[in-house]
Amino acid sequence: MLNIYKAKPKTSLLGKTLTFQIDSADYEVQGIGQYQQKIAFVSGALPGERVQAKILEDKPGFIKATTIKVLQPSVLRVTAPCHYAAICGGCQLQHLDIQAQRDLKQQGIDQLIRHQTGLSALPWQAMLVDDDHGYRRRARIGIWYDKKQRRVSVGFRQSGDKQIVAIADCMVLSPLLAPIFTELNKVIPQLKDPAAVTHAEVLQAGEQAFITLRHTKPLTVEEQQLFIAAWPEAVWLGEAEPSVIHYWQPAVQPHYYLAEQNLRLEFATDAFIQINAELNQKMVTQALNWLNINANDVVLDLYAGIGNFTLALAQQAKTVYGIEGVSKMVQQLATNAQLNGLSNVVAFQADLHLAWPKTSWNKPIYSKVLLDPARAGAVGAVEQITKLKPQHILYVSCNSATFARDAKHLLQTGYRLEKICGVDMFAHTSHLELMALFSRL
Ligand SMILES: C[S@@+](CC[C@H](N)C(=O)[O-])C[C@H]1O[C@@H](n2cnc3c(N)ncnc32)[C@H](O)[C@@H]1O
Repeated sequence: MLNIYKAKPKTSLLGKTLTFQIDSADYEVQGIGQYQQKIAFVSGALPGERVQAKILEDKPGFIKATTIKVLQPSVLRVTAPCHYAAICGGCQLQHLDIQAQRDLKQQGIDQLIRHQTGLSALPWQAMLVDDDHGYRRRARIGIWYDKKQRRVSVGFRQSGDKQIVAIADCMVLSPLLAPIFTELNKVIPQLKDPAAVTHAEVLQAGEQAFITLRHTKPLTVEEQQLFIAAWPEAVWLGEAEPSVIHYWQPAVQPHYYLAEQNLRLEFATDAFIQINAELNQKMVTQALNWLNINANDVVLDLYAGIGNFTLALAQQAKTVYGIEGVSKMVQQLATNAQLNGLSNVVAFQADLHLAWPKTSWNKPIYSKVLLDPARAGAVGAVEQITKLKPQHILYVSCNSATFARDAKHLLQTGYRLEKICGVDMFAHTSHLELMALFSRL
C-alpha cells in the first residue's frame, strides 16, 4: 500500500500572547528576542526586559509582536509623559526618557550602518536636538463617525490597528494647532452626514493655522461656515478629491522663514515641508557649514522640494541646480528664488529614480551635491550622482535603512564618510533624521 506523507500544516502564532526575553534593540529601538528558531521584533520592549507580547505577524524567518505587559522592566523604563501613549500610534518611544531615546536610536543606527557598509566605526558628531514638546507643525488627524452610537472620534490611529484613538490633546503637536480636537468634535456631529469628513490635515505656517478637511461627499456653504465660526483664526480648506483643494475663505499664502538666512519660503498647503521648524533651521545652517560653500561652487540640490536647502545654498554659491519630481513644487522653488532675489538658481523637474535625461543639469559640473530623498532613499539616483564625481556629497536622510544601502554604494565608488549626525526631528518616535557628509578619496 502506498503511504502518502502530508506535512502537518504549521499553526500560526498570529494573535497569540507569548513571553519574550529581550536581548537587544534594532535601529528603531524595537526589542529583539527569540521564539524557538525565529527572531522576534517586539515593539515597546527594551533590552534586558522580559515581556508578554501579542503576535502581530508570523513569517517563516521572523515574528513581530507588541508588548502588552512588562514582567521585568529595564532600569531605563519611565512612565510615559503622554496619557495616550499606550494606545496612540503616533509616538513609539515614550517608555524612555528623551536622552535614552536619542542614545538608543543612534546606537541602533550605528550598528545597522556598520553592518551594511563594513565600516568599523562611524565619525559621529553631536546630534541636533530641540524642544521635544509641541514641535510638529503638520499632522494628519483621523476622524471616525460611529453611525450606530452617533459618536465622533477625533485623533490618531491606534498602534498596530486601524482604529482611531479619540484624543483631546497631543503633546508633540504645536500648541497653535491644539484647538483642532475640540472644534472638530463640536462641529462634525452637526453635519447632515457626519461620516463624510474622514480626516483633517493641520498645518502651522508661521503663526497661521491651516486646516484642510478631506470629505467624501459635498459640504454645503452653511456647513463650511460652521467650521469657520468654530475656529475663525484658522484658515479652512476642503479636499473633495485627493489633491483637489479649495479655500473656503479668501486664500492666504502659507509660508515659513529661515530666520538665520533671512529667507521666506512660500508653499502650497499640500506641498512637502519639514515637520519640525526649529530643527529644520538647524539642519539648513549645518548643511551650509559642512559643505563649506564658497562663491566658486556649482551645487546640485536633489529632491529639492520648494527650495528649503536650495535657496540657502544659492546665497553662498555661484549657481545651484534644484531638481524635484513634483512639477508644482519645481515652479514654487523658482518663484521662491525670485521672491528672495536669487538669480543663480535653476530649477528642473525630473524623476530621479529613473535614468537621468541627457540634459544641461546632468553633467559633471558640480563641486558639491546635497540630496534629501523621501523614505525610499536615492535608489537608482545614487549611482548617477557618483558618475558626476562631485568632491563632496551631503546626504540628508529620513530612513536609516535606505541610507545604509545608499551609503554602501558611495563607499564602494570612491567616497569616504567624513561626518555623520542624528537630527532628532521626530522626538518620541522611532525615527531619527541623519545628515552625512561624504568626500571623494
Ligand atoms: C524629504 S523631501 C525633501 C524636500 C526638501 N529638500 C526640503 O528640505 O523641504 C523629499 C522630496 O523628494 C521629492 N521626490 C520624491 N521622490 C522623487 C523622485 N523619484 N524624483 C524626484 N523627486 C522626488 C518629493 O516630492 C519631496 O519634495
